[in-house]
Amino acid sequence: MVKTGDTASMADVKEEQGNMALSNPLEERIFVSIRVRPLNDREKARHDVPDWECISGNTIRYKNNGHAEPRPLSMDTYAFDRVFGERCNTKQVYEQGIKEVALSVVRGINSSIFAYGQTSSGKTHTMSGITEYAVRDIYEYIEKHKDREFVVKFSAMEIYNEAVRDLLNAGATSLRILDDPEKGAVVEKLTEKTLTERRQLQQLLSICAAERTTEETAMNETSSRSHQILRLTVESNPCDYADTARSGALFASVNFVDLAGSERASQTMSAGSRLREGSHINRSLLSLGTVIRKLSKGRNEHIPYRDSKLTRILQNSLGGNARTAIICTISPARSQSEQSRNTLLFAGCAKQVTTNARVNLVMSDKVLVKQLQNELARLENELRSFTPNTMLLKERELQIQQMEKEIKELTRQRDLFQSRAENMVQPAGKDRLLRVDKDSASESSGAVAKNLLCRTDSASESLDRTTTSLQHTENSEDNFLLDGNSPTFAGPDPCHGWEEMTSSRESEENCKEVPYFEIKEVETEHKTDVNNTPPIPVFEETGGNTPMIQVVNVIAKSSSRNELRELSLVAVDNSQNALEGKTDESLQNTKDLIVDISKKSDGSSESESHISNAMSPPQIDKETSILPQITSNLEQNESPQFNKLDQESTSPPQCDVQELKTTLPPQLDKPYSASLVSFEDKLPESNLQATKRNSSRKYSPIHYRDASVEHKTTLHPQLDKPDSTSLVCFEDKLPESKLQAPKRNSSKKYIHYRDASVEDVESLWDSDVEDTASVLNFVGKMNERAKQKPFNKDMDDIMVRARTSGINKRVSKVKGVSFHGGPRTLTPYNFERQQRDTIQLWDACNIPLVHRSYFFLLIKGELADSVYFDVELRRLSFLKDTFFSATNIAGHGSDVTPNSSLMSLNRERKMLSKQVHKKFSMKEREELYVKWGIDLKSKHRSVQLAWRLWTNTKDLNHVRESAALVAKLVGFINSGEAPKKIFGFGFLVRRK
Ligand SMILES: Nc1ncnc2c1ncn2[C@@H]1O[C@H](COP(=O)(O)OP(=O)(O)OP(=O)(O)O)[C@@H](O)[C@H]1O
Repeated sequence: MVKTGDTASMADVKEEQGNMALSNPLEERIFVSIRVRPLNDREKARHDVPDWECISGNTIRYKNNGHAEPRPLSMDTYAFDRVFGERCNTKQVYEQGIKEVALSVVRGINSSIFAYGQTSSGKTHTMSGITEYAVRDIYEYIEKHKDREFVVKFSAMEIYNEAVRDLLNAGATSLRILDDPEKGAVVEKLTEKTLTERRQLQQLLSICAAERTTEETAMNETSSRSHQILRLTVESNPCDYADTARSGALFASVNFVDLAGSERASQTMSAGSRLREGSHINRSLLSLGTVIRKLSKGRNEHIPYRDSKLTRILQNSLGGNARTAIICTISPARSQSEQSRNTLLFAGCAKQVTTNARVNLVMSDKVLVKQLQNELARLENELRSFTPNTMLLKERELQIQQMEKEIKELTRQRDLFQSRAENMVQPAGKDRLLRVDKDSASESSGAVAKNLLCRTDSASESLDRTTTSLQHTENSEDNFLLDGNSPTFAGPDPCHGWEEMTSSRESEENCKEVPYFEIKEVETEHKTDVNNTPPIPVFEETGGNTPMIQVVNVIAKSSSRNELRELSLVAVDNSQNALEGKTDESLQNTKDLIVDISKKSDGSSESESHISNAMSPPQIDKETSILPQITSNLEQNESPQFNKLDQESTSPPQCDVQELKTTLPPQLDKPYSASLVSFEDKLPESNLQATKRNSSRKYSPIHYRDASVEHKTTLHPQLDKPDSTSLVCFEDKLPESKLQAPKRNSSKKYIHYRDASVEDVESLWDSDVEDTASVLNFVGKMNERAKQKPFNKDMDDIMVRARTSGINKRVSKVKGVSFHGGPRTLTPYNFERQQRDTIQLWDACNIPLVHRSYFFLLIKGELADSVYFDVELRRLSFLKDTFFSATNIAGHGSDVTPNSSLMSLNRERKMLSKQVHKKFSMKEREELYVKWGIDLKSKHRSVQLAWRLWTNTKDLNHVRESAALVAKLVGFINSGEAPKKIFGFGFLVRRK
């Protein structure tokens, strides 16, 4: 048998039906009770008197009758767990303390009930009853717990003269005691009777009583000469265990020990001279006393269990794994007082002994087999019940397979539809560039700008580098785009063509991209058109005969308020055919404007009514248009004359309106080609330097230097020359009402051209938005002619302020972009706001991050850099208005839509995320992730990083950091060099 020692708490043991916890050992002291028998007949015959009285349920006192000297009370009073007087019967003794200890056996806890006392004190009398009651209760317990299986076995032995006898086998010789590691001392070959019913036990008890070694006393009484141990072993299955895995057999024994008369031990203990004899007579009693005495002291000294058979066999019951109760029986007779006192002393020592009872869970072979059988049955049941689950699993697998097929089919259909949709959007045979063909442009003059897409070589080169660096093997984060955490796009990869385009010169050519125009500073000697068509600014086409877009800057200056203002407009140009329908109207408006202006130049003596007339410009007589004449005159009027007149600027001459009218050439009714005018009056030197510092820059504003409108009067003598560059003369006095100049003196009838404030020109601009470009073209030409004039440094600053404020307001008005009102001067605040506006538009138009970063890094943060943002703002406003307005989203014939540009943008982010792995080491990446607030545990760290770039477009610091990081990722900057080129439109154009 395999025995495992488990522990039990006191509460669990005391619980009648409760589970048997297996936690802590039950540490308790031996239960000691005193039973005083009545005087027997012999004592009565001797007229013995009782000297002991029970003064309470647990206190006994020696009455001291007959003693000459009173003894101290402490010597005569003894307290125990229970004290039973003469009138108490055995049942009471059993019920009050002994029963609980005895019944522990049914819960798997060993127990022992001792009877200790002198001869004839009532040990056998008491133990017989105790055993009977205990057996009765044990069987009653078994009867009550029919759900459990109990096996009760009985064995009996006696120790007489240190020999162990089997009381159930009278013929057996002395039994040996063996040491078992689990059970302790085991009596070898001890007869063990299995009891099937209580009645059997009665018979066995009778046999034991008969077999026990006794002697007849003088009173013809039987005196026990041996120590009798009756052992009842109870084995049960703990079905009430919560933990069935630990189920086994509870195995415990209860010993009913009826000791021999203690007077023999007492004699040996009390009388040294008789020690040797006493020990010879009863060694076990002496050892028992010694063990109890030593145990009562609680010292960790050696306990001589092996000194006697009794202590060896009952080792567990004496301070070990058992609950123990001792009933000390005494005779009240005065003649026995000394023996009784010794008994009480022994009881007092026993009361100090502590035992540690545990629940004994034993896994017998039978129980083990039974348990294995139960486990096997359980597994078989599970196996049987698993069959339907397997079927269900197969069903699920089939469902999953079917769903996967459906997903594949749906994905294929989706891709197919996506492809078809793209084909529908992008007409077959056409290139995939963002452009509108000429026919469509001619149909809608307002959409002329749509035909244009500028792409610079610098952009191409940069994209080449970008694409090359971005084309890496797929990493583990590629699937991020499909995991729902980021924008996803179905269908063909919208950037596929882009990748090809940017990585291949050949494909670049096939793209037929919209060329850009390199705008050189206007040189008048190039402007004469053979067909007398109004000249256009000199454009250097780099991509063929394709549309272009440019910016018109108009600057008005109010000399009186020392204020300059520039207005700007994105103007477009295409082939002459494309603009035919539009140009007529534009030109007409241009003529009207010019005439209107010319009329206002009729001297400051004009009356208020004259102003009213100016509000309704007369119809232009093409035949008498003065514009070509003006420009023609200007063509021949070189800068020396400007310089000359500049010295006379204190008294500006008046413009001869009539002369202008009569010299208006008829060629103005011809298709007007270019609408691009860049009007810059006295750009600051720093600004010009900023513009020129990148010699490779393809796109630059047209500069005119020193073109001052105050010199216009000097042009008059030359206005009669034909075929000159178109020139608009701002007359000396613009009408007050027309210009709607705020806060102006209402008494002033006319506004000298030098007094034209920003608001003035803006108002004028508002009246003819589109066609004013034509007018401004002339103005630009005029100023180009005068650009040789040296700058006045003070005027530079004025111009910068004027340009910036004017641009913002103009863009806001024309393109619907919200720009906050503010100071009209270019301040760091305004410049920052200008940057933010640009960034905001970049975001709104899904401009590629590469472009933004390149552009932003180009800027050094100087106020003079404002010019770049001027251009970019106009361009972005145009883009936003053209491609991102509600009316255009539905489709305008171009394959560049908000959605497609967003796809390109996200594709670019994906590429950037790949670059993170290439450009940075693991340590650098981790530092980068921490800096950008990305969880290092995230699976898609680099993708998240790429998606955070340029997200907070309102925070310039974030933008700068984003730009710097993008630059590193795509290799903008080598060895810390700043980018030297700037992009074009910033659209990634895809070709299929
Ligand atoms: N509490 C009691 N009430 C009545 N009679 C008792 C009581 N205790 C003992 N007797 C009687 O006293 C006598 C002696 O008792 P018992 O044999 O039990 O003593 P003992 O301690 O076992 O002696 P020994 O050690 O010699 O066997 C018996 O006849 C018994 O009936």
